Amino acid sequence: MSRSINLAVIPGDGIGQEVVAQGLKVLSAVLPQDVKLETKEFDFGARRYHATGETLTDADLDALKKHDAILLGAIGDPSVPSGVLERGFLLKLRFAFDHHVNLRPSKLLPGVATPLAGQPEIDFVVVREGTEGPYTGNGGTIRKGTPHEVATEVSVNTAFGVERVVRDAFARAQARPRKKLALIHKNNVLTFAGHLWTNIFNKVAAEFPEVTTEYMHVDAATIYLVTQPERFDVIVTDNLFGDIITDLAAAVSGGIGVAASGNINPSGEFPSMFEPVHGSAPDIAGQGKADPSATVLSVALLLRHLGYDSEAGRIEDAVSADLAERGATPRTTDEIGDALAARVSG
Ligand SMILES: NC(=O)c1ccc[n+]([C@@H]2O[C@H](COP(=O)([O-])OP(=O)(O)OC[C@H]3O[C@@H](n4cnc5c(N)ncnc54)[C@H](O)[C@@H]3O)[C@@H](O)[C@H]2O)c1
Ligand SMILES: CC(C)[C@H](C(=O)O)[C@@H](O)C(=O)O
Ligand SMILES: [Mg+2]
Repeated sequence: MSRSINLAVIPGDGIGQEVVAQGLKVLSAVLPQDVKLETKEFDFGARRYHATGETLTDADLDALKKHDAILLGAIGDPSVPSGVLERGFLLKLRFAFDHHVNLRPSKLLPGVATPLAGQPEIDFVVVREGTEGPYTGNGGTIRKGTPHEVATEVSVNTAFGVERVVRDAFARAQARPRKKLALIHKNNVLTFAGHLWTNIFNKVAAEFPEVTTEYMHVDAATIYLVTQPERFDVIVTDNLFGDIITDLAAAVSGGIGVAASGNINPSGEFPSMFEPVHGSAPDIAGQGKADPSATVLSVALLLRHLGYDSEAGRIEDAVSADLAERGATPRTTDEIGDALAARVSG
């Protein structure tokens, strides 16, 4: 039976262009010959915005919808006001395609440098809610530009939205050997949203008696992510806390250059989108300094999502071996991509 992957590719801005090229290189190298890979590139990001003033139109969404999955590099550029592409493209797309499970695994691979003492066993996954919280754009400004300006940014938490992501996290915890799940929030201060999350978490916990649960305030969680990262197995949290703790999680488990993510639409109604956790890194763009490993690992998540488990495993093994053998001599983005492609095809 011949198989095919119809992939939408969005290199985006800055290092997004550089790392996506490596992701595609490794994807082509790992796929067996009977899998037909079709890619369509989209020019979203700063280029499109400057040329047309558009970030993401309804016609774009229709075009993206026709694909099995989306691979994104990163968007965001100093030439575009902050928020225009982040809201107008990235969040619009995550919301339109109902990417409510934002999956961000963290694993400290053997031989990989960490700023933490020793080589702690870090292997956890953050299930970040992806469509609600303070990200919905529910707010506004009055008396703008005056000394009495007031700005609000309301966090939206629906029982429906919280329960579906909490259930997803419990199911993931149940399927992992340690079967542990931590809810991270701030229910001592954000009592309305926090109690909604806690009550739903406790209700669903009753259906998963094998899963050991704990609750942690987000400020304390930043301590434990540094001092005891091995205590975590699965974490579920809201959109903003998840954004912040996954950059921290990346920093302690090999760096932002190796942190992968998937924006999942579990029902499959819309294509899921896979992207590195990092951004467009304007400070190093165009210099061949970006580590493409995060994008390559995001390709592995993409393949696993589409049912290509053994190919995903080969990519993960290749990245792991490459990182373990990484010497002191820096390599370019392209060189790392070539080395990974050689490993998965060898
Ligand atoms: N998913 C996305 O598209 C996404 C994610 C985060 C930030 N952004 C956007 O990217 C722009 C820059 O944001 P930022 O500077 O806050 O975050 P960033 O993640 O782009 O960069 C933070 C730091 O990490 C380094 N870094 C990032 N990726 C790296 C890689 N692959 N290899 C080596 N070093 C790497 C950068 O050089 C920088 O020092 C902003 O416009 C922001 O909104 C986009
Ligand atoms: C660019 C921004 C909208 C985005 C987020 O906050 O989700 C980014 O930081 C991420 O982590 O993917
Ligand atoms: Mg982020």
